Amino acid sequence: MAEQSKKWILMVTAQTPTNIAVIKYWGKRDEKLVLPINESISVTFDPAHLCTTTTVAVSPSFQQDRMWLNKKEISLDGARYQNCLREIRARANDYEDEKKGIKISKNDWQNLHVHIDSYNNFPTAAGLASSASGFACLVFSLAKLMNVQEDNGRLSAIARQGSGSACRSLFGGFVKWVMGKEEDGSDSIAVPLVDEKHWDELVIIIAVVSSRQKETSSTSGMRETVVTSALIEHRAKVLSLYSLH
Ligand SMILES: Nc1ncnc2c1ncn2[C@@H]1O[C@H](COP(=O)(O)OP(=O)(O)OP(=O)(O)O)[C@@H](O)[C@H]1O
Ligand SMILES: C[C@@](O)(CCOP(=O)(O)OP(=O)(O)O)CC(=O)O
Repeated sequence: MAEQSKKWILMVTAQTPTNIAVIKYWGKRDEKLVLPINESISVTFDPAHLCTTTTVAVSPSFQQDRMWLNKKEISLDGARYQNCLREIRARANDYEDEKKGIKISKNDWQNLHVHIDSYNNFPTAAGLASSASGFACLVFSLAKLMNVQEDNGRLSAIARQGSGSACRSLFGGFVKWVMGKEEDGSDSIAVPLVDEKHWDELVIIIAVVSSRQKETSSTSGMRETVVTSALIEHRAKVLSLYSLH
């Protein structure tokens, strides 16, 4: 790759819908790996409505990883973005486009930088699960760009490290996020229950009462609940008594 011209740019665009939980995830047993204290079930929206569109690009001329969210540059320094980038890069494969003269070998991905441009067609950080479609789309588009060969279940375990609810946006229809037992979180993944055709008449009406950013993020809200609520442990226990399927 080193001897190639620095002029090429490789780009992938993906679109991912958000999801709404019918049995909600609330509380983590591991903050770093984003592992939940209860299983959850959600419905994924029609991608024609609430969704994130993300374009990821790579070029030898890029000096650093950069990201724009809704046209404003944001920092990628946060652990959640770094975890997703690291996990996808670790699974990257060789890529070649002879016509364009692009040849990237597996190890090159560690030194190539990406530019990410993401847009939510609905209010961000306002309670409509922008982190779900946002991180699912980020992981999916990076995986396509870097020729990652893993299925959506495995990708969901990476999206989960961006935001828990994001793992469920890798599938359509009704989706379960399995708690998992492994310490490294590798089995805490999303599994499709029934596809989007299962309940054809289902219509979800979303009334946006405010587009303002929430004062309490889900992350800090659930952290506070785990520390202060006398009932949260009971909720998780009761949910664990039922096999959610
Ligand atoms: N398209 C995107 N790509 C990457 N990250 C995003 C994207 N959209 C949102 N995010 C991240 O998710 C954060 C918002 O998550 P947060 O959980 O606070 O709100 P929400 O997901 O919109 O609402 P809720 O979790 O209550 O449904 C943003 O501050 C940003 O860090
Ligand atoms: C109420 C919820 O929507 C909370 C979603 O929380 P997030 O997935 O946004 O939280 P983090 O994992 O900390 O990023 C319930 C749900 O989607 O199951």
